[in-house]
Amino acid sequence: MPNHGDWQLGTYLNGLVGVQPDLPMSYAELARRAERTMSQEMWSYVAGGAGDERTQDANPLAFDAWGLVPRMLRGAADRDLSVHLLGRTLPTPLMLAPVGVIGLCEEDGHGDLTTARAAAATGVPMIASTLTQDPMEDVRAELGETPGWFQLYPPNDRELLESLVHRAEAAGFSAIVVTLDTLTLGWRPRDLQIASFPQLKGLCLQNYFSDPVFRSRLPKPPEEDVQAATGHWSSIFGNQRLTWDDLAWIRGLTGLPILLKGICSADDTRRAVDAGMDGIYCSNHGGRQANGGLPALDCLPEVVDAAGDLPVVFDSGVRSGPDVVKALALGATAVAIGRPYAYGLAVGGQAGIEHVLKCLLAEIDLTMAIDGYASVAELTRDALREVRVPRRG
Ligand SMILES: Cc1cc2nc3c(=O)[nH]c(=O)nc-3n(C[C@H](O)[C@H](O)[C@H](O)COP(=O)(O)O)c2cc1C
Ligand SMILES: O=C(O)C(=O)c1ccccc1
Repeated sequence: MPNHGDWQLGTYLNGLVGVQPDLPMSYAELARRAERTMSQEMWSYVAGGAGDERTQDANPLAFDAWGLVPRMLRGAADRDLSVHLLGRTLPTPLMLAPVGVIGLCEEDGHGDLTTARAAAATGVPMIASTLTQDPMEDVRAELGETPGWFQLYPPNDRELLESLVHRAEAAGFSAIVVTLDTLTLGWRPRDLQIASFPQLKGLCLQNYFSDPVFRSRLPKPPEEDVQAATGHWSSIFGNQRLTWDDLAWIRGLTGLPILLKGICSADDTRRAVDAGMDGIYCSNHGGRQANGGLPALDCLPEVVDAAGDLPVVFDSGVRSGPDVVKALALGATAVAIGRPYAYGLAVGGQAGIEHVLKCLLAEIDLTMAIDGYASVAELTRDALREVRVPRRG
């Protein structure tokens, strides 16, 4: 079996005949090119975060507080990156986090379908957002054999919520991720400055506009009055009065596994376990929702400890292979990325997403090769030490 890092040699060999890669080889270059490619509105929305973005910026920096312990001569010539999650073996620990406007990160507006095709091509599962440009059924159809999860923003209309969950089940999604950190929209100065919020233009609302319950609430179908339909959406999206009792009700709606996204504390993890959830998704929404919070990585160990046997998916600030390796060593079962693949899509379409995944996997693989960890199972907390030398500014 080839290792994920093997292809880097080919890149150097191409250089011997004067060929350099078209696509960015680092996250910094990826972000630079995405900014050049995307409209001002899309760049602001995707790259921006809450407040002065200190929590967003702290997410990737938090990985610097941990260093991997390099181990020599441990027989790590063949690396196994597979992980077990909700009864399946996944080829790699990576997942594509739900990104609500991913549809618009591609010029033709069908970025959700393109993302699903990239997931199908790589076997990296996609977590499809509630906020897609194409209905969930069409997104799921592009995934083929690759698992897809449906991310639910629980609307404050129970019948609609039920309809969305049942559609996800019927479409073939294999888990539901209920996001709890966006029951209202965070304070986002970048978007506020240019007074831009894509959903209010009726964008990325296809799961609602195609829903029979949503449609039944409107005097005219969305095709005839998109403004009224969008207005209705904004009245049902926020759900700040959601409680743990509502989660018990959601639990009863479906036999699919349910994960709760946005969990960052041991107490909430225990509540999720008690509520019969099947997994925890530790995330601070990439720092887009509340500023002033802990970096998500700092929350991961306590969440893992409280989760017991439940799997823990992690995201927020993952930018490199070593970041993934560290999150796994801290106990994450799988690790998701948000902005990196959104930028990959903007820069290079399906090939751009696949390239981002390929680079991350190569770097994960080579880090494990050099540091002597042959499998994800070998990545435990013993593989990490706290870094004592602070970074130079
Ligand atoms: C543009 C954008 C839109 C997002 N939309 C959603 C969404 O619809 N549902 C959700 O649960 N999380 C959403 N997220 C949060 C991601 O799922 C994920 O938590 C976050 O992007 C991870 O951080 P990272 O971007 O630093 O990798 C969104 C993130 C971005 C960047
Ligand atoms: O932009 C986001 O991160 C997001 O998930 C969202 C979606 C709808 C309303 C507010 C935030």
